[in-house]
Amino acid sequence: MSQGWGYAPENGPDKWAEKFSIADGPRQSPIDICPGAAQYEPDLQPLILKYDPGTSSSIINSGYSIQVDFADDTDSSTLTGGPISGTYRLRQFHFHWGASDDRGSEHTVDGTKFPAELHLVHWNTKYPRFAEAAAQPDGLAVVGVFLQISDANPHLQTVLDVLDAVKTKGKQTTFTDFDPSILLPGSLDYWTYDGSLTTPPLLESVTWIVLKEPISVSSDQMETFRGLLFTSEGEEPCCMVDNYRPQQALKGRTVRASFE
Ligand SMILES: Clc1ccc(Cc2nnn[n-]2)cc1
Ligand SMILES: [Zn+2]
Repeated sequence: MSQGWGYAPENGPDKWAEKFSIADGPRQSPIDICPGAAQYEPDLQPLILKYDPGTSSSIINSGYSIQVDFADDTDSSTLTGGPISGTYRLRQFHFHWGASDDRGSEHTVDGTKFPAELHLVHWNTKYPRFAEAAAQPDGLAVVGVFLQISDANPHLQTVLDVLDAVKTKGKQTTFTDFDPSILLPGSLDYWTYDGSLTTPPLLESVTWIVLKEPISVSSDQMETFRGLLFTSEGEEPCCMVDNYRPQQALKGRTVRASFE
């Protein structure tokens, strides 16, 4: 992997272990979630997600995904409850998706792939900043939401409507007054397990919270995601698709369920 990591054959997930040896670690993500093997735990608390639209700041093409960043200098947008203790602040959300509707999610359910997956990234405020938290085993909590093909999602459309302005790597634009709660499904039932970031540096610092209920997305809306580019302006264009890591070994981990 001479150049930086990515999702192409020469620098994609099968090559990441060359520079990031933790890629073969004991708590890597994503995984295949098998509901039949998940441990229902009645003591698991409901998720409490309190998001202030005033904290959304910008949307950027990171060269790996489309990412909406939030001001995280106060406890305005937080995750509490669920499997975590303490308060985690919302840092950003982003998506992973496929070149076609038959793939794209990072987690799978009994082997079923969804066309896309939303990740809401939060960090534990027992640490001073995101960077420090990301290096701790209890530092991050990512809420994962599956997208499934159905009617067009008007809430998602708000994000899709600005993608023309961030088509190429490094482009960003203001994205304020957005409440990510509108991207959540009606039920907050979840599976949870100890895992990692799914891109380099693949840090094993994530408490994963994957919602059971998907949200809707239309095939046309999926095409809008696929109009983004991995590449910068002026470079040979490469469509931003298949920006997902394949499932990783469970290595003895237990997946817990907040529902029966
Ligand atoms: Cl800050 C950051 C770094 C990597 C990723 C990629 C990722 N890890 N887990 N889900 N997505 C997300 C946020
Ligand atoms: Zn992600």
